[in-house]
Amino acid sequence: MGYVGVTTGLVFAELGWKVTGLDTDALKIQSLSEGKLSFYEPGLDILLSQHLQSDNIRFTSDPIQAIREHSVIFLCVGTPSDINGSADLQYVRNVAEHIGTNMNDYKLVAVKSTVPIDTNRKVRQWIREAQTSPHPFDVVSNPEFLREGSALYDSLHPDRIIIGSNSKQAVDTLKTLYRSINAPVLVTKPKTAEMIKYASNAFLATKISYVNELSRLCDKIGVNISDVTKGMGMDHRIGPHFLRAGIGYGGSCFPKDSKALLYTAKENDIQLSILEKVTEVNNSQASYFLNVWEEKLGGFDHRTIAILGISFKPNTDDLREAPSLAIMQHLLEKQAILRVHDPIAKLPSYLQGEFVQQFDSLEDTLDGADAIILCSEWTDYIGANWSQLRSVMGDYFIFDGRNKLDGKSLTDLGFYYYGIGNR
Ligand SMILES: NC(=O)C1=CN([C@@H]2O[C@H](COP(=O)(O)OP(=O)(O)OC[C@H]3O[C@@H](n4cnc5c(N)ncnc54)[C@H](O)[C@@H]3O)[C@@H](O)[C@H]2O)C=CC1
Ligand SMILES: O=C(O)[C@H]1O[C@H](OP(=O)(O)OP(=O)(O)OC[C@H]2O[C@@H](n3ccc(=O)[nH]c3=O)[C@H](O)[C@@H]2O)[C@H](O)[C@@H](O)[C@@H]1O
Repeated sequence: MGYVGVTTGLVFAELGWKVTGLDTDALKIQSLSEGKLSFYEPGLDILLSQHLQSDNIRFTSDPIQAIREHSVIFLCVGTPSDINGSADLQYVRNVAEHIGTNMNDYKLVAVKSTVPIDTNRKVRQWIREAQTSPHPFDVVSNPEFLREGSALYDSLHPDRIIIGSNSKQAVDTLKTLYRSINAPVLVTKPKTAEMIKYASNAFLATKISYVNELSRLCDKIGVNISDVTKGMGMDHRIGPHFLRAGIGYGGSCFPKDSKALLYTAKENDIQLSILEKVTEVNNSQASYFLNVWEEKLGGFDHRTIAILGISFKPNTDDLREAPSLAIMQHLLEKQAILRVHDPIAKLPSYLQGEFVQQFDSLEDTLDGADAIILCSEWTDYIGANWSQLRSVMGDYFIFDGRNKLDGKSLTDLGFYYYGIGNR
């Protein structure tokens, strides 16, 4: 019952199926049963309350009940990075073993978690080894492509549904479950489906790092990267999406999945040199522009910096691998004083202290600030009354890490505006 599990459960409830949400975290289960989400995701709270009422969804921390009562099981547990970069499969294995132990009839196990190539076979093996009696089952790879912040929309309107399976019965069952969703279904071998997921995330990360690296050149030569990507994106072979330069991609997936794919490549003695560079560019993008901005400001030392938007992207409270975290750490090392704002996300406790404070209102955050660094482009910032906000600031620098504010209007208001690759 994380981001993927809750969204998947509620979407199937919305499509009319009877769903049980299972999680080992009893507090999460209690809160979901009371209609409260344990994370912020637009639209899910409404569906949760609707389907608790319609009785299409309920929640439990009892794997025996959940597994026995259902013939189809979606596996949505986390696959975080292990210390060596590989995907840690301990949660996947744990659920597989629970399924094996508690199986009472035929089960279709659909793996939605992002898992390394050939995990499907391992899940089958883990279930088989845990079985106490020989019930038949299928394991299917059914990777998830939703984005946080638009999880519900993405799940109801996916570009494609990938089903990796060698079993016609299993494929037909999944097609039936998804029948009300208008999207092409691509049936592949399990390993191919697993690879499609990694290859897709890695490709999106590649697009971002490509423009981010170009943005450094644009910054030097006085060309606006946003104008460049606009022109590039008009070519339908390139497309306009995922070409927005910024302080780098964050989140629970691009960094983790790139590492996992690089690990798989290494295990197979193949070098994915492009993906290595994608990661490298991403890891240095924020610090590259922090250096540029530091020069413009004349140093961060003892300056008051307002950090706007700490989540890894707007419309989520997820801080996993958020670029803002490394930026705040860097600024603190430079002896800056930080005033932080986010509409939803809360500053992690390890960053709280004498020189960092989070405020509820934008006005309080900007009170006395010398500069603003925009890390995540919440609409609250784009639509803010900047003329009024300017009056509470000490100095007037805006460093737009997402190229989303209107630089021209801000300059007209008397701000010194700098974006990414956009002087
Ligand atoms: N977050 C996202 O936007 C997307 C994530 N994915 C993939 O989906 C998977 C899940 O990601 P998130 O939802 O973000 O993870 P998450 O960390 O939010 O949730 C994972 C949940 O699994 C629960 N769990 C752990 N062991 C369990 C067990 N034995 N039985 C039942 N529940 C157990 C945890 O308590 C937690 O609530 C990952 O592999 C991720 O790469 C794929 C597409 C989008
Ligand atoms: O596997 C996953 O977990 C998911 O990872 C991403 O989704 P998500 O990480 O939720 O969010 P994105 O919208 O992809 O943004 C990721 C990061 O890239 C950044 N980004 C995105 C687009 C862009 O043009 N430029 C850019 O810097 C965002 O600010 C954010 O930090 C993918 O978009 C989903 O398809 C996938 O299912």
